[in-house]
Amino acid sequence: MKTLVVAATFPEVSGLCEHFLLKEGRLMYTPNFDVLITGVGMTATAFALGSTLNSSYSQVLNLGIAGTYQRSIPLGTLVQVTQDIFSELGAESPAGFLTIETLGFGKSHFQEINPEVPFQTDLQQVNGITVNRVHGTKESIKETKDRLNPDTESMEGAAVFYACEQTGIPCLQIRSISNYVEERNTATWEIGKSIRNLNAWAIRFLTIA
Ligand SMILES: O=C(O)c1cccc(C(=O)CC[C@H]2O[C@@H](n3cnc4c(=O)[nH]cnc43)[C@H](O)[C@@H]2O)c1
Repeated sequence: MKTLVVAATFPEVSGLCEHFLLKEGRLMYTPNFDVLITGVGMTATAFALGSTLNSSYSQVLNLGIAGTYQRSIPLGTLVQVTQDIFSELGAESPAGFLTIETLGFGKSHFQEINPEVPFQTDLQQVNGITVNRVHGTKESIKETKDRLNPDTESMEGAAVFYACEQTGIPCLQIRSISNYVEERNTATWEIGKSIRNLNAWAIRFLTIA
């Protein structure tokens, strides 16, 4: 069975697509894996996976760049996000943030599911959050650190884990750290390096898998 590679944008997986001679599209096919470009964010990801994910896939590999809250992680480092949270899902109250669990309407915490990794990975395992709004002010970053103490932040990860939990399909999320979560300054982001490192890892994974 095939692996479904899921990325928000084509540039994030352009290196692997070039390596495997895939012409840019929304869904690209090979004999061993397909590549799905969802668009940025949870809604686009949920729609794309809802339309594409089925039991013909043996696992989902979510690839992308991400921000980190941990200054000890150098930009360009690859991490394995093993837990991911819809961090904004809930309600504000004068007493603080109320999670969707507290409200009794569902869950916000999701995990990777039994991924098949075809080689020994020494990637650091981290806890991620998934956001609609990239954090970019001291106040919101402090509130998020105090509440959840996450390692990383993306705009899709928890939505991928959600779809895989719903379908019972194993999944793995590998992110390459492009930036620190800090007051917004995209001049300090290392997008090129993070994407190169991500694609080199993915080519090895998909060649051996
Ligand atoms: O500007 C570019 O060249 C460029 C090339 C490829 C991708 C991008 C993106 O901005 C992709 C958006 C993607 O990045 C994730 N991301 C990265 N850092 C963060 C963050 O600090 N907080 C939340 N999300 C982040 C996210 O998953 C987006 O899908 C630009």
